[in-house]
Amino acid sequence: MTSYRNFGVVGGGAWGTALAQLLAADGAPVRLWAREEDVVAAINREHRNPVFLPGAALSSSLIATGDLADMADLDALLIVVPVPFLRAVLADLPPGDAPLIFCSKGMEAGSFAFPIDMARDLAPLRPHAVLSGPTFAHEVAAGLPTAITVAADAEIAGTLAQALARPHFRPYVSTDVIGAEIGGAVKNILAIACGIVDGAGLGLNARAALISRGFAEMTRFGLARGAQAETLAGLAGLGDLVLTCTSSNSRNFALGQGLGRGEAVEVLMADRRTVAEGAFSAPVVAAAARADGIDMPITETVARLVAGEVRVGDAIQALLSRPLRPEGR
Ligand SMILES: NC(=O)C1=CN([C@@H]2O[C@H](COP(=O)(O)OP(=O)(O)OC[C@H]3O[C@@H](n4cnc5c(N)ncnc54)[C@H](O)[C@@H]3O)[C@@H](O)[C@H]2O)C=CC1
Ligand SMILES: O=C(CO)COP(=O)(O)O
Repeated sequence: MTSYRNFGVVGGGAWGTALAQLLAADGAPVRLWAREEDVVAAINREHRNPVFLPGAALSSSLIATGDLADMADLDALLIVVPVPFLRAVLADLPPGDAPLIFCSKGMEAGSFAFPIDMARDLAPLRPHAVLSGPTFAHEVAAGLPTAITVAADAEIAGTLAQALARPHFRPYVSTDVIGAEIGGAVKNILAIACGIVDGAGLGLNARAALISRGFAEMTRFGLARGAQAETLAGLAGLGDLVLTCTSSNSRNFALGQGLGRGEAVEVLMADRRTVAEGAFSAPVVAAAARADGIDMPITETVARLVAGEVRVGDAIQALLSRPLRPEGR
């Protein structure tokens, strides 16, 4: 059985930096590719990432590079690039047979591809895995207790879980790759919806209703695409849904809060260096669900709100006036 010792991390945003720090905290060498020169320089000179993860002190064994060629000859690569930019970065990865572990949460516009689908196209000979769960980057970087799902073929998932586990970081193994991907992508959209409810002052009953009915949407979509119910009810689905629907530390929830307060979507999305993946994924998942004949009214509403097609008050009214129905549908 292979063991993974030398990790590379592709993507120097908050989550890539936190994962790299998790693996480098004990002095193990970790290589991190970041797109921004200022991020590479700050990590190597000051052992900080002031752009995407301010406040976290990074290990000196974490070395940043701006050259993807430096990601060759490592045992495993964590891929932490937002989904809209992922295909282009994957296409530029140096060849190799190290496993790719996908940590991004979203679905690609046009192709309806999840990260693992892109990898099957662009890196078919490498093993693939998904790492997903309720994991705010700043908490992982600070060494706070965290549990996560690692999904892949059983042997790879088990070996990766051993290699990634730390006293405060506990991976749970699954073979349900599609379930882990769907949980992460859909929860981002629902976090925007919950932020809207919070920003509009609609109360905690409404938020709990959205979490439950949103989870019903995630489950319908997931089961239709072959996900397992227990994955969706686990860390990568319900766990992450609860985390990001209840905290303004979530960029998706915070975006929703702005919308709920009546701020214009163009203003909220302008000049961002950080991502709210749900804003990209909402129209994609809504279109995929429509194509599959699956009812996802909350996702559909978020898609229309981020497109600026409907006002918050009208959207909420439309959701509340839908015909009454049995809870199981
Ligand atoms: N921040 C968090 O706590 C967590 C984030 N995630 C997921 O990880 C993924 C990455 O998110 P973060 O690290 O938080 O990002 P971030 O919001 O901190 O930073 C933005 C990232 O996007 C990259 N980027 C921007 N334009 C790009 C382009 N044209 N080409 C390639 N890359 C570009 C930046 O280089 C940077 O790495 C997302 O899918 C997110 O949903 C998953 C778990 C936790
Ligand atoms: O996915 C996350 C935590 O699990 C982070 O959520 P946001 O992208 O909404 O900040």
